[in-house]
Amino acid sequence: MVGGNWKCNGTKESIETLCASLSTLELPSDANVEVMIAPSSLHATMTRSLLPEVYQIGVQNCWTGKGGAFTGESSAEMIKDLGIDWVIIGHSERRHLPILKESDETIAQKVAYALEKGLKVMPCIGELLEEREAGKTNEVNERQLKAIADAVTDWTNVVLAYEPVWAIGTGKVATPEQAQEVHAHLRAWISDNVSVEVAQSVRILYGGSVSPKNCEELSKQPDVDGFLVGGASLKPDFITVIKSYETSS
Ligand SMILES: O=C(CO)COP(=O)(O)O
Repeated sequence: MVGGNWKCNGTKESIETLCASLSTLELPSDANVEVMIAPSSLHATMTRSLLPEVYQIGVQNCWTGKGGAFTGESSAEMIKDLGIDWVIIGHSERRHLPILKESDETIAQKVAYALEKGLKVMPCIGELLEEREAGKTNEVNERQLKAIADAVTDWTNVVLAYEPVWAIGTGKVATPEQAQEVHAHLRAWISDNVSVEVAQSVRILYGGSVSPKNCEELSKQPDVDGFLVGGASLKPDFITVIKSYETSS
């Protein structure tokens, strides 16, 4: 699976232009890849109408529960009602931006509620540079993953994204070996703490400075089941990243 996270970017005009380019995507009938685009919530409906069905649409956040007097928020019910299938939850920018500071607990609440309302959920985890340098990569990712795993009863609609924070928007992509090492560790954790079946079936995407230049090597790693792409998903050659998974298993 390949996701494009447009973050807080886009105008009507830039989205029309980008969607026209993305609409040229042709995948073989046996293509083994799902594609999801997550524009801002404001642009989600417009993006849905501009892209062919091969693209699924997501948003980048949702509220922790039922809607109501929560100024500025969007509930899982609203997202579902608009025909949007996916929601990204717990992106590092929401975990770490000082005015947001979403906790593991908040993220777990969002995951549980969005799944209950029938959305497909892409929770994100990943360590900071200082955590990696302190040898805490596995500890941090396990903690974040545990909070999510405790909130999930059925993994069918969950795709996990591993996004090391030091690789996001920095151009410092994880090496294929670094990505593979963490993905394999996460899968082993899921096998030990959830089930062997879930570990085998759950897709774990890598995110952080993925581009048309580095996607090929990363896609060959056995435990890297796809990408969640930021900056490079705002450009027409995002299609190259999608196609790196066209025939990968
Ligand atoms: O945060 C990301 C996707 O969610 C990754 O962003 P970049 O691809 O711009 O590094």
